Order: sequence, then structure tokens, then C-alpha cells
Amino acid sequence: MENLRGTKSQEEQWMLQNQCFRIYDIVSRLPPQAQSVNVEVRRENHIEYLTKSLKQLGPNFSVLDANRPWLCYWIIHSITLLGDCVDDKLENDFIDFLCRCQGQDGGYGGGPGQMPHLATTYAAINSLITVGGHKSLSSINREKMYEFLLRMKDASGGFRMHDGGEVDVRACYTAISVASVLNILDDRLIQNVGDYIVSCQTFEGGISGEPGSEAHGGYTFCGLAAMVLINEVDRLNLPGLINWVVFRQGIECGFQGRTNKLVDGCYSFWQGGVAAIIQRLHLTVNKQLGLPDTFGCKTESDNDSSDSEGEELSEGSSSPVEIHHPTKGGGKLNTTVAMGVNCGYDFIKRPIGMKPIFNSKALQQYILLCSQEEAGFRDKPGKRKDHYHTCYVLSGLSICQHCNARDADSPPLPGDVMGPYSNLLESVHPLYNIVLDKYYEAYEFFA
Ligand SMILES: CC(C)=CCC/C(C)=C/CC/C(C)=C/COP(=O)(O)OP(=O)(O)O
Ligand SMILES: [Zn+2]
Repeated sequence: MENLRGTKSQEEQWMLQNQCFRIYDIVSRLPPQAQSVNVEVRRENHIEYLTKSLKQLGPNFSVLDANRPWLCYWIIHSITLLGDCVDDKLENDFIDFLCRCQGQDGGYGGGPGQMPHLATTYAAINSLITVGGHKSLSSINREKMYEFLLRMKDASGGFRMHDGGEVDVRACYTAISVASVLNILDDRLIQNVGDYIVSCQTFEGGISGEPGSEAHGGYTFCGLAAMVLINEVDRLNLPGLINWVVFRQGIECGFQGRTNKLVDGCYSFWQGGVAAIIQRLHLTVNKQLGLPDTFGCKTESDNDSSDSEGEELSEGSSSPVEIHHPTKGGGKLNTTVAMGVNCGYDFIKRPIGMKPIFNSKALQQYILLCSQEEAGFRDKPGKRKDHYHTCYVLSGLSICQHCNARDADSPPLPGDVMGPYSNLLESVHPLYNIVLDKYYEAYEFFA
């Protein structure tokens, strides 16, 4: 990364600018065959499938024994994205069940009495925030949660999934996401986690699960989101990451998770989420490329246009605010939290300064035509629907529909939503994958 920040020769600058033009150029063309399709999101069918699944599970949500909070999250998040909610009885069962998964020493296990685990802790917290309301939010023991997260901290700076478990980028993200959304993130939790994540960025530009492994969409989302939440995203090679992610959208219009693998509906969120995060990091991207702040930014007329794909990118007149706080890697303290900055909130309040770096129409086409079943969503034709894919395909569809908006609180224009405008889903906070209104409620509650 030093070469992107240090003094550059004219030739180096020219090469970097060229690389950037190449990225933007590819994005505006790929894949070329995306056309408008008038396919509806089968909203009522999906809601019925999801609500029925919840009811069939009963008050113990007994299925997939070590993954029950995940099942809760996939279903409740999907229902909320579709603009619906569950009835009072189900909501109470939901909260009571997750309370029984909460360990006495903090964190949530895969079921009542099970060992707390970072993945199920993340799923439980996102579920409780999605349900919202006083009973749900106040059921979370934040003091014990902080102790649990500290216990999961490894000497490398990374986090372990559970006591004696593996250290990886997923653990780093789930720990940082939970701490951030509950407003308990501090220097002790942050210390050196950026070093661990930086060590996982591979030669391809994406991020792997552990140092030395292959870059993958799931881990790239986790690593990038965590770096934003700790305000150290400028330590990643962002042009390299963009270069990697734009090539993950295939001619089938969907995203693949890694090089030379098949596209799959769930990467609509993992890779689409990466793209959505990048759109708010244009100042850092341009700085790393040695370009002016306004390069590749959206203009006022871009925001007024309903279909901007394929247009030339020009210097923008908008003045995006990307707040920079002093961050220090290499084992020193990150001062962000001491300065009272909430990076998750800060991030979502920024204007979306860059055009989408993926073809959102094409991805909507893949989702509506290839992933959608009569009720529920799947990886690809020939595979069966499931709750995991329903959750992440819907999350990706929401990302597509909202990626041309001026900012998080502006509604998309009709041209941004493939099919009838009634297909529009709720928007999500891309760093946590929580429906935005529910995130705002939690932000106020834990402020
Ligand atoms: C928040 C949280 C817990 C995030 C998890 C992120 C995530 C989805 C990681 C993916 C893990 C992985 C290597 C899958 C490859 O599966 P595969 O070989 O079956 O699929 P592929 O062929 O598409 O790579
Ligand atoms: Zn999948």
C-alpha cells in the first residue's frame, strides 16, 4: 500500500489513473445483456413461506440444533425486508427463545444451554434489533457481552469464534459488528484487529478467511465492513479490492464467491454489499489512487436520472463528506472510539458519492428470474430454496434497488427498481445487514 500513498512518479500516477478508468469502464458495461424484465417479487408467497416456517418451529425453534439464532435471523430479517412483521405471540416467543440462548457469562449459543459462539451471537443480536422494541433491546446484557467479546480476543488481534475455536475474519467481523451496534466498541476490542484483516487481503485483491487462504466474497464482506467500523479502511488496498469484486459478476448476471466458481444468489449480498460499502468510500479510493476527490463522483444530474448505466463518469459537483479520524495500525491504539465517533452511524449518514461499481439491473434480473421460486429464494435453478438464501438474496435485491439513491434516507427512483415499483424492499445498513429503520431505533436505544 505504501506505493499508493508515497511519492509517485508521473508514470506511476498515469498507470493508477488508467487502472481506475479501467475499473469504472468495466463496471459501466458489464454484463451487457441486462434488460428490463417485468417480473414481480412474489411478496405474499414469500411472507407466507417465512411466517409458516417460524410457526412450524414452535417456541423452541427446534431445527439445525447449533444454528437456531441463525434461523431466527434469516427469517425475521427476510420478513422485515419484505415490509412485514410477525404477530405479538410469535414476537414474544422469539425474544424469550433468544433470551434462553444468552449465556450467563455473555454471548449467545446455538440453542439454550449451548456454548456461546460469535456467529450465533451476531445472529441473535441482529434478530433482536430487527424485532425491536423495549423488551427485545433491553433483553441484551451488554456488560456481559463486552466481557465475552474480550474473552474471544486473540493475541494476534483477531477473534476466536468460541472458546478454543478458530481465529478468522468472520470472527473479527461478528465481534466488531456486535460491539459497534451495541455501542460497546472500545480500543481494547479494536487493538490490532486491523492488522489481522490487512494480513488476509490476497494478491487477487479480495479478502480470505485466514492469512494465506483464497479470497472469497463472504470474507471480503466481513473484512471490509469490519475495517470501516473500526475506521481503518484506508489500510486496505481499495483499488485492488474493487478490481477483484467487479470481476466477480458473471455473464449470468449473478455474482460468484471466488474466481472460477459458479454464480450463486447469496453472493448478491456478500459481493453486492461490498460494492455498496465501496460507494461511500470514494474519497479514500481516490486518495489511494492519487486522484482528485471528485473523480468518479456522482453529479446532481446522476441523482436525477433514473437510468444512469453506461454513461460517462464525470467530475461531480456534490461535496461528499468522508470524515477522517486519526487511525494508527501496527499495534498502536485506534483513537476513533476515544473521540466518541460511531463509525457505523457516521458511515450511513454520508452521501453515496460513487456510482454503483456493479451492474445492479443485471443482478436484479438474476435474482428475479433465476433465484426466485414460487415462494422463497435459491442459490441457482436446480437447487432448492432455503432460509439462508432467501435472506441473502433479498438483502442483495435491496442493495440493488437502493444503490443509485443520493443517500440512505432517499427513496430509489422507479428506474432503479426492476419490475413494478411494488417490488421495492426496505433498505438495509450495509455494514450490519439490518433494516435501516430498525438500526436507527437500536442506535437511539444504545446511544
Ligand atoms: C457474518 C458471517 C458469519 C459471514 C459468513 C461469510 C461467508 C458466506 C463465508 C463463506 C465461506 C466459504 C469459504 C464458503 C465457500 O463455500 P462453497 O465452496 O460451497 O461455495 P463457492 O463455490 O461459492 O465458493
Ligand atoms: Zn449460496
